[in-house]
Amino acid sequence: MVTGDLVVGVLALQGDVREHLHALAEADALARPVRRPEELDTVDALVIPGGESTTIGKLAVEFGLLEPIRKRIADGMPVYGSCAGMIMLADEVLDGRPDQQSFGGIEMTVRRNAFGRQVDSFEAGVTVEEIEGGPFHAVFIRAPWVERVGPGATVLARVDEGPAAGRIVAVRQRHLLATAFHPELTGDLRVHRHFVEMARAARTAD
Ligand SMILES: NC(=O)CC[C@H](N)C(=O)O
Repeated sequence: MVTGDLVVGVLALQGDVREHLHALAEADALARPVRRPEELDTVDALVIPGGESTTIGKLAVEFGLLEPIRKRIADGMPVYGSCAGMIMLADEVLDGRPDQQSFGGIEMTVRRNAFGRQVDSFEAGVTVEEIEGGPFHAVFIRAPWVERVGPGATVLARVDEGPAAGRIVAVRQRHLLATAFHPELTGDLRVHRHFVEMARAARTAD
C-alpha cells in the first residue's frame, strides 16, 4: 500500500526522543516525531522511547493517542520500545502506579524499576538473538525486566553477567520488539537497523 521510503515515527510525549530520531536516521529510515493522532496516521512504524512510562501513558491519554496506538498495534504496525517503551508494550505491568497505562501487545509481564532496587543504573553485556555482531554493551537506567512471557512472545536476550545474570531484557512478538536497555544512547545501531528491517519486511508483506 505504501511506496517510497519507510517512515518511522518516534512517540514524542516524553523521554529520549531525539536520540531515537537520530539513531533511526542513521539506520536509513525517515524518522519523525509523533504527538498527535494525525501524525500517527502518516507513519509506517513507531518507536516508543525511554523515559517515564507513567508520564508517557498519562500524556498518551491526554493527547488522544492511547486508543489509536492500540488499534495500530492490533492492525500490525511494527513498534519498538526501549525501557519505558518496553513497559508500554507489555500486556501486564508489575510495580506500576495505580494509574499506569500501557498500549500492550506483547504477551509479557514486566516489573518496573526491577534492577533499581539494588542500583539505579548499570551496564552489562547482552547477547541478542537474531542480531549478529556479538554482545551489546547495554545501558540500563531504572530499567524494567521481564518476569515471564506468554506463548506468543520470544525471548531474545538475557543479561549475560553480574548479579542480574539470566534476567530477560529483550523480547519480540511478531511485529513488536522491546528492550529493557537503551541502544539509542550508545551509538550501536544494530537494534534500530534490525527494527527498520522488521518494518520494511512487514510493509512488503502488506
Ligand atoms: N530509562 C527508562 O526508560 C526508565 C523507565 C522508568 N523507570 C519507567 O518506569 O518508566
